[in-house]
Amino acid sequence: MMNPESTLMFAEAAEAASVVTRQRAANAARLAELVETLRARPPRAVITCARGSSDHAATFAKYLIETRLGLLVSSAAPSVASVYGAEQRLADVLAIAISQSGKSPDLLATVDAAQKAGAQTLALVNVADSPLAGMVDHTLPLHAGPERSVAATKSYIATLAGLVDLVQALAGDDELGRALDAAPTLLRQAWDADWSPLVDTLADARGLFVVGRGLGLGVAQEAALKFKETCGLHAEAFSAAEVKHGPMALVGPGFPLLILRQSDETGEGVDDLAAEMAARGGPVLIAGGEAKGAIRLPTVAGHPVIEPMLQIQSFYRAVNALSVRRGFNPDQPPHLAKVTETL
Ligand SMILES: N[C@@H]1[C@@H](O)[C@H](O)[C@@H](COP(=O)(O)O)O[C@@H]1O
Repeated sequence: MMNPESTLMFAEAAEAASVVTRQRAANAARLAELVETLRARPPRAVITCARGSSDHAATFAKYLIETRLGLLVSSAAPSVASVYGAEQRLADVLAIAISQSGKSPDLLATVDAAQKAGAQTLALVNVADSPLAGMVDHTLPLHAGPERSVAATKSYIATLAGLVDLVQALAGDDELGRALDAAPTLLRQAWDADWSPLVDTLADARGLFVVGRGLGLGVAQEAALKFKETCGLHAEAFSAAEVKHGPMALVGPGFPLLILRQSDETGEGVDDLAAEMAARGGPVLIAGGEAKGAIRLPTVAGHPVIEPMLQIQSFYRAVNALSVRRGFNPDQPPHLAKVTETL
């Protein structure tokens, strides 16, 4: 069996804390300028344009922006522009495109259509000289450095950090700003958290649900994607409420659940779900909470907006190890390339 610490995924995920530090310093002036522009021309709504892990960061953006800035956020389906060629009315809308590579044709088509429809455009993108960066009104570079493992890790965390930075600056929320200041230190601690119970529990699993709520839903989606990409393990993400509307019929002995809980208003309901699911007899892994009968994964406490980022950092290390344990190479998922171009 290969050494899990020898993978690119491991090395890249381990860099997340320094990426966040680098990004904040490098983007400070740009961010101040962007905030000034957006204050002068405040958007009435936001659309997000993204695929894969970046789309899961967009889910986080939705909850963050809706709860902190009171703006409606909608996920743009690229086919509306790239396949249907439909025209929309997007005056006074801010379109936020999120991408590691900045070159998937459908993403570019969506941003182009949004621009023509009157939207202001902002890209959170890692490749600074990408076509996406070249076409938008504003760019917040992710500064994650080259990411070569097919599975995105540090670029995902960099995106969450960039979104928090944007929102704290727009909202003038100093508490959130301080929470982000603390993130690199906490990310290092999160990287050292022992999530081996996850690896042991899921070594032979056939499928699972990953559950989060609110600000934690985006990382639940991201975790589910990583199980599929790197571990050959089917996983679906649900909100702790949504899972009750049908999907939980599958939960029972032999059907594990991973629950990612942050310490905010959603916590109590997530705890209740965890206890109810554990009572069904299937293994329930919980991060950020405790429930009778559930297996607790150690977490680093932080501001609830930062906790999802910390949990996904602990998760990345564990899922890399799980991939190897299940006989995969996490850097080379079957049938996948680093940059997926769809229309
Ligand atoms: N967030 C949503 C995705 O969940 C959805 O899969 C996609 C469909 O896009 P398309 O219609 O281009 O396939 O739209 C958005 O990105």
